[in-house]
This record gives sequence, C-alpha cells and structure tokens, in this order.
Amino acid sequence: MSPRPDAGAAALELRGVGHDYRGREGTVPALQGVDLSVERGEHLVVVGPSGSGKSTLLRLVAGFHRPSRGAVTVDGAPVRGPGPDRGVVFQQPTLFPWLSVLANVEFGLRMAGMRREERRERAMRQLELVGLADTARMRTYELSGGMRQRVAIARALAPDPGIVLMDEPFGALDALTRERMQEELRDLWRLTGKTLVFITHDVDEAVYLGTRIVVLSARPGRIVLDESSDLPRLDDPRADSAFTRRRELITEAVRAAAGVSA
Ligand SMILES: Nc1ncnc2c1ncn2[C@@H]1O[C@H](COP(=O)(O)OP(=O)(O)OP(=O)(O)O)[C@@H](O)[C@H]1O
Repeated sequence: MSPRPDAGAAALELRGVGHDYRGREGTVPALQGVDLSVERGEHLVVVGPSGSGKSTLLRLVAGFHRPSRGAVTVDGAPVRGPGPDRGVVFQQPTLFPWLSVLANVEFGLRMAGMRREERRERAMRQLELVGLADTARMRTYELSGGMRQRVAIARALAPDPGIVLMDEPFGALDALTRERMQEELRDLWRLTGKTLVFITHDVDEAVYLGTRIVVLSARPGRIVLDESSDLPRLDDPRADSAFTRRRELITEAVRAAAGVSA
C-alpha cells in the first residue's frame, strides 16, 4: 500500500526533472529542469501549449515512465512505478465494456486482493459520491460520456489514493457537460481533500479548478509561471472579478509560451 508519509514532506516533489523520448527520429527533449513541490490538498493545474510536456509530467508522476534526469517523489519516497497512492483519469475513460459499472469501479480493489464485501461497499460509496449509485448494474456502454467519465473518477478514487492525476479528463465532453463536470469535481474535491494534478488546454477550466496553476513553455517544457489562487475555494468563482484577471494573466502566459503575440 502507500508508503508512510514523511513528516513535513510535500505530497509530491519534482526535483530537476527532465525527460527525453528516444525514437527512430532521434531524441525528443520533452521536459527540462522542472522543480515543483506540491502540498497535500493542493489542486495543481498544468497548462501550456501543445507538446509542452504536460502529459509527460503526469506520466512521470504516475510512474509510467522514469525521468531521464532528476527525481520524482511522493510522500518522500521515489516513484518507481504506478501505485495505489496515485489514481489516474485519462481523457478517454478506459472502462471494460463487458463489466458492470460497479465491477469497473471495483476492478483495482479486486486486483489488490480486497475481500468481496469490502470492495463492493467501497465501490458503492464512490459511485454515490459521483451521483451514479443507481447505474451500478448497468454496462458502461449504456452511459453518456459524462457518466462514463464519472465512473472513471469513481474507479480512480476507490483505492483511496492521496493524489489523483487527471489528463484532460473533460476534453472529449460537450461544453455544457464539461462545465457541469468541473462544478462536480470542485465540490468532490472540497469534500475529499485529495491532492490533485490536473492537465488541461482550457484556461477557464484551469482558473476554475486550480488552487495553483503552472504554465509550461513550448518544448522542452519548463515552468514559466507558477501562481497560487484562492478562487476555487469561493462558492461561485466565475462570478468573482478576480476570475477574469487571472484568466487574462494565464492566457497571456500560455500565448507567450507558444510564441503567439497577443
Ligand atoms: N512516446 C513518445 N515518443 C516520442 N515522443 C513523444 C512521446 N510522447 C510524447 N512525445 C513528444 O514529447 C513532447 C511532449 O509531449 P506531451 O504529450 O507530454 O505534451 P502535451 O503538452 O501533453 O501535448 P498536448 O497538449 O498536445 O497533449 C511532444 O513533442 C511529443 O511529440
């Protein structure tokens, strides 16, 4: 299970992290010199132009890749691979169509050898949390895109990870569903107090969800802006005048990073 938290250690730390991909075309430097210390309960949103290494950063934290340079630690322990202390949600929910919604949410718990009753109870609790308890017996192909993504969130939360990593989780949804999902996620996070690392292209989404926003430069990605914000803690962040100001600041940083003049 999760490593014992080091007293005082940040939930997540990247020190001097760089990553190169090696392919037939040669070496692609994707990330360079990334230093980041994320406190427990922080909602870090990473934005940046296409190809700036956002997904790479998330994959390094998830443990899908080892960094070419530097170190990634969670609760003070080096990341050596994927683990139950980090839940991951992708843009396309990778659910098993032959299993029920409940069995999908239970899947990781079953793999970890948890007893049937316990995993069932836990999975049901997560489905309740995302408002899908009444779909437990349905197949995932019977659900809408937004519902499927909620199942993926419930599945990521089921092992009770300290950190949840989300890579453009609402990118494939229509605008209205996306806005509703952002609201639900913000409420869910206020309830659970989890540490969140969230990747997006959408500056509005970043400002709405992020208690901290990091902007990456064009390839190789480096941090060009690191801003904290209390907006997501307000009842209606979008109605606050600071929302527009912050959106302008982040938009400008992303445009500059992409080499686009305002
Ligand atoms: N498996 C891979 N092999 C080779 N190069 C890769 C691989 N994955 C990513 N890259 C390259 O690394 C760079 C960073 O990619 P990454 O997907 O992390 O960026 P991103 O900011 O998430 O992009 P986008 O916003 O378009 O999803 C890109 O130039 C990409 O082409």
